[in-house]
Amino acid sequence: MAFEGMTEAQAANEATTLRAKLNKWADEYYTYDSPSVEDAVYDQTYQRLVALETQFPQIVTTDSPTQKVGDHTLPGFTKVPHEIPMLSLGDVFSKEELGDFVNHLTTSDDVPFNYNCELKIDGLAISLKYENGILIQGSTRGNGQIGEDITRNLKTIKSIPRKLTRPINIEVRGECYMPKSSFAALNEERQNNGQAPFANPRNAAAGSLRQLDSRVTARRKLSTFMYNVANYDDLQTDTQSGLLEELKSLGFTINPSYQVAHSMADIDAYVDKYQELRDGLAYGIDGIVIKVNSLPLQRSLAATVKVPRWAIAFKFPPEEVQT
Ligand SMILES: NC(=O)c1cc2c(N)ncc(C(N)=O)c2s1
Repeated sequence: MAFEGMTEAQAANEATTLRAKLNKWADEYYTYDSPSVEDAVYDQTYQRLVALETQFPQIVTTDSPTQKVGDHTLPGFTKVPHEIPMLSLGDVFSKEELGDFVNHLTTSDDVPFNYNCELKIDGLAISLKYENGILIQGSTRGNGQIGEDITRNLKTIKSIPRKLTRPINIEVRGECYMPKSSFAALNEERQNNGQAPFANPRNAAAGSLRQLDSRVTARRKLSTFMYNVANYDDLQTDTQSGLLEELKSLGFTINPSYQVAHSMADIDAYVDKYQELRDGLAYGIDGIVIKVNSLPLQRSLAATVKVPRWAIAFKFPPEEVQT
């Protein structure tokens, strides 16, 4: 980016503004783990300052973020491409819409009425890659195609096995969340330290996972429920419900509240049950996920560009905030 016609004074002026922004954002990121801007904004601003200082070397100051060679790392993590995209889910907000989705699928695609109902955990989607049963990489969903490598941080979470009970190659997807009790304790500690509290457990989990210092992550008492696999090759089961049991036998933590449904009445009863039990759960949920139970059928139904055809999320209204 050339700075045609810009005087040195103007360059120095803009550089001062950019430095102040970068220092503030880095402080938010490293000290309060609650950055107010996306990494991309930080990166672009940083690159503009580098370009300004390159074109006007005389405006460089010793305290400029560009001069912190070595201990200066841009906030951000190595990018990880998801060979199999981490899709989001289609949402419905009423039992009528839910019935339409399920009945349309069952009639038009000749899908037997056999669905697995699972709780929709209010956390951060993660992907875990294992080779010969050893955890080699953990990443965030990112934009679904490209995530961030947070392996170091995920290794501090007790519910994530470092080594599986079978030496298989597998990539597993699930949710990392902060239990409600850990969230309350963390916010109390932050308020005692004069730090801004996290708005909700989901933000707290995200902020804790995106720490460059894994020791901070380790203190945050995060947990996980795993629920999908990105490759089916090594599995001994051909149903979603069987998959959850298989993941459990491999050493993963799964959410035990899943239930196979053989009718709309079963699905509606499950939705009602967990709408009732929601406030009393130890973790946040924001709905229910209803999936075709047959894995081969899931594969043949596959996905549209953004969401799977074989699953839907029934969303609950936002939980009342306990003040
Ligand atoms: N975006 C997605 O595909 C999903 C998101 C979630 C979530 N937040 N919690 C549970 C499940 C599940 N049990 O499948 C899924 S699936």
